[in-house]
Amino acid sequence: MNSIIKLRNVRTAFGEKVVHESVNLSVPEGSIYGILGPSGCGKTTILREMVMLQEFHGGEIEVLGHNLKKIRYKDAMELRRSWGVLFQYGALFSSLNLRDNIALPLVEYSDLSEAMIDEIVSFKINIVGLKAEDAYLFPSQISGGMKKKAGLARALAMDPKLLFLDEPTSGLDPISAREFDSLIVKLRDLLGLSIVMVSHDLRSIYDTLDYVAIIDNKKVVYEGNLDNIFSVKNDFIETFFNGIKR
Ligand SMILES: Nc1ncnc2c1ncn2[C@@H]1O[C@H](COP(=O)(O)OP(=O)(O)OP(=O)(O)O)[C@@H](O)[C@H]1O
Repeated sequence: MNSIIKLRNVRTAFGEKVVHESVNLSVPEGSIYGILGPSGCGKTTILREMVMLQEFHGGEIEVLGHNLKKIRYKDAMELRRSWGVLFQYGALFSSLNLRDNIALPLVEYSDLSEAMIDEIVSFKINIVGLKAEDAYLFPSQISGGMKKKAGLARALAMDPKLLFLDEPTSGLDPISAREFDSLIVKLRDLLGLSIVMVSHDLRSIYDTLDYVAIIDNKKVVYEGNLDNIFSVKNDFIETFFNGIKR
């Protein structure tokens, strides 16, 4: 299986504090891949390292065939456009309506005509399950679930191959959370995406993920599918999954 992301012996430290000693993982193309682990183990940090928002201090990270330590500036700019990101606090701009929020990456990174941008935005609004008329609403006028969908539409604006989601269902009520999970799986199938996701939501983990990496004690203690997680003895796994198999 082709790996779209590979981490080898990644080390991360903030001053004296070592967060990752040696993280190894590899994300198969076309999969929905979860990064799990106790609070503070460095899940968001790993995600930020993958999208070049956070420096790492040892080892190698390869994304879509590019080694992030050696990448040239021009290739890095290009690479940044080939993924979409929906981070936990990646809020929409409150002064822009949904149409303009979703259009933002296209306005910034492409020289497409206004009419073409309108067409792309309408398509993205539609695939995330928002209504055409929602385009003219402002973030303060919509629900949490709609905000997540709009954030997702913006992350998909540039037709990425790869999508990064940090706690996508946090703050959503259970119905909206399950709706968002189905949307993620549907979009992966429809658009052939690879998705890397940090999550604490057990239902979401079971309903969406193909593979997981569990980070604990500064390294990956388990990588594989969810059916075999109890093959390793680990306190986080015992407590978090509460002995319950899928
Ligand atoms: N910029 C930074 N400067 C200093 N320390 C940081 C920085 N970013 C993260 N950390 C520390 O690194 C550790 C890992 O943080 P991170 O947010 O990646 O964890 P997490 O596993 O995503 O946590 P949670 O599940 O609670 O969201 C934490 O102890 C955090 O305080």
